[in-house]
Amino acid sequence: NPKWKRNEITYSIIDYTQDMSQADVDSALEKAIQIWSGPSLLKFTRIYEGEADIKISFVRGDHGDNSPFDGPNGILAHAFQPGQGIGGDVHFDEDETWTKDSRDYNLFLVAAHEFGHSLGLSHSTDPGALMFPTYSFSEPSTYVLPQDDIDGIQFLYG
Ligand SMILES: CC(C)C[C@H](C(=O)NO)C(=O)N[C@@H](CC(N)=O)C(=O)NCc1cccc(N)c1
Ligand SMILES: [Ca+2]
Ligand SMILES: [Zn+2]
Ligand SMILES: [Zn+2]
Repeated sequence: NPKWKRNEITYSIIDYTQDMSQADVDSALEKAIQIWSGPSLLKFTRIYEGEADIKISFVRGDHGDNSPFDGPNGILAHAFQPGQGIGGDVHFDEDETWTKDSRDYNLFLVAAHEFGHSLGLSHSTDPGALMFPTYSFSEPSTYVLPQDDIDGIQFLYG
């Protein structure tokens, strides 16, 4: 799996979903990316100008990267593995309802999963892992990174 060559990684939020307040989107995304810095040497910084490593946007349908979204449900989001340009970027399907609670779909949880891909992780076969292919709700306020994901990120950036 490709990985970032440095431990300081920047991110920027290109646009927002209408489903949540900007403040709630900012905090869900910040919490989701910081969860990966705990067990690794990675340091994440949000930037407001210039070209960030991880560019985050909300888009629907065909949005120009050969991986069109599919309307409500199904594919919720995708992220590109580490690299230049689109590498690391995260796209959320704007046709989903994004929430900060247990209603489908909790932005923090989906973002945490996507950032795993942005850092170079692929899907896990461990049903309890954040990187398991399918979404399941966990209370964000008490969420801790599962061991399988800790092992994965430490293998890449430990
Ligand atoms: C083939 C991929 C483009 C599927 C896509 C995905 O894995 N993105 O990272 C995706 O959105 N998968 C859905 C599958 C589904 N609807 O259950 C998903 O929820 N992935 C995000 C996710 C969020 C939180 C936790 C987990 N385990 C997975
Ligand atoms: Ca969808
Ligand atoms: Zn895309
Ligand atoms: Zn995934």
